[in-house]
Amino acid sequence: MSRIAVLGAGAWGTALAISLARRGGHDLTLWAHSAALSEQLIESGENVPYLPGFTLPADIQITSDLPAAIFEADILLSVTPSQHLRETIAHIAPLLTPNQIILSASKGIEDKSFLRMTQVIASITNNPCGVVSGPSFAQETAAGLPTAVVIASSVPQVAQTVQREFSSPSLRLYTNDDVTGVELGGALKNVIALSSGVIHGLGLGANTSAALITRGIAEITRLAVACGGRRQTLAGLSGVGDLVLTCTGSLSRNRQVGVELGKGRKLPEILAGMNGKVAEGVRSTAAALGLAARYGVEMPIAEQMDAVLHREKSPRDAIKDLMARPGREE
Ligand SMILES: NC(=O)C1=CN([C@@H]2O[C@H](COP(=O)(O)OP(=O)(O)OC[C@H]3O[C@@H](n4cnc5c(N)ncnc54)[C@H](O)[C@@H]3O)[C@@H](O)[C@H]2O)C=CC1
Ligand SMILES: O=C(CO)COP(=O)(O)O
Repeated sequence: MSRIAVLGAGAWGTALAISLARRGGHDLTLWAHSAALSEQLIESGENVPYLPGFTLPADIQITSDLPAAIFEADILLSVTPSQHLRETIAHIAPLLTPNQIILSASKGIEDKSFLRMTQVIASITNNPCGVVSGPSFAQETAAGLPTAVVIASSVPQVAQTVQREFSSPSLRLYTNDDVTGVELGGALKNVIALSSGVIHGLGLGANTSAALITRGIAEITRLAVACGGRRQTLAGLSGVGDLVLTCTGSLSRNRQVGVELGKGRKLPEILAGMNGKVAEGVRSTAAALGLAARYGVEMPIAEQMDAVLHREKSPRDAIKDLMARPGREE
């Protein structure tokens, strides 16, 4: 039996813990960042603030004690919002033993450094690491609906171990050694999901939506390839797959934020209404543009999205400017 510590009791950490508990065969701990949340989860047997409607299996141990959560764990599955990953890993770094595998299931890019999550982990520890990413709404995974994701690691044994330990009748994992491509696919699709929501909020049509998704995949693939990822990876689950899901699925928080922006609401007001739930694209858009500048990659959709998010550009003007760009070859 392997011991798995899920670090982060938001919607996705909770859904992954439920999925792993349903699979069976593991000793599972779910770490919540605050004692109040941990107590609430234990008392109610449900994650009411972040994943209501799903009973937490009794065999998931819940704690807010981070050192206790990772003690003798074979796999640490980090699912914190991206901007909190560094502090979480730094906290446990002195306690890690060399063979403990650290996985990231977060989808974001660190502010300022523009590092991917596995790069943040590698800047703190030498432990083997990997990334889990792909089209996976927490609610659907928690409900046991068939879901397929990618486990990418530069260490083949890590990817194979995770594939074996996480796979179940409702969760299928594909291995990949393109960590950069998989990780950027997951982080960058959020920028396009925001834009897709804007289009919906503006009441534009299916033509616009299809154009946005297609040009979106072109744009995020350009950046991922410039950063060292493989084009083929972006055509997979953590690219086209996640883009299709979050650009069209109403469960996407990033898309929901975009819809509200498209309707004319202001970002601070929208974020205030999310009660601590994260829409990673709001911060990753600037980081994506930072990376794009570093590698000399053009990202017109991300640029317009950034202007709408942070410079009060009207969504209608953003669309107008995208349509008025000089003609290009596809
Ligand atoms: N919700 C989903 O369907 C999916 C989410 N993800 C990714 O998983 C990551 C986490 O997202 P969700 O689970 O949806 O979060 P969420 O939006 O449901 O909840 C936010 C979480 O952040 C925690 N938090 C707040 N401050 C913190 C701190 N200082 N340190 C650690 N944790 C803190 C809160 O306790 C809460 O658990 C994100 O990167 C997201 O992109 C990936 C796939 C699916
Ligand atoms: O990444 C996700 C599904 O794969 C969840 O998307 P949101 O963070 O936009 O809800």
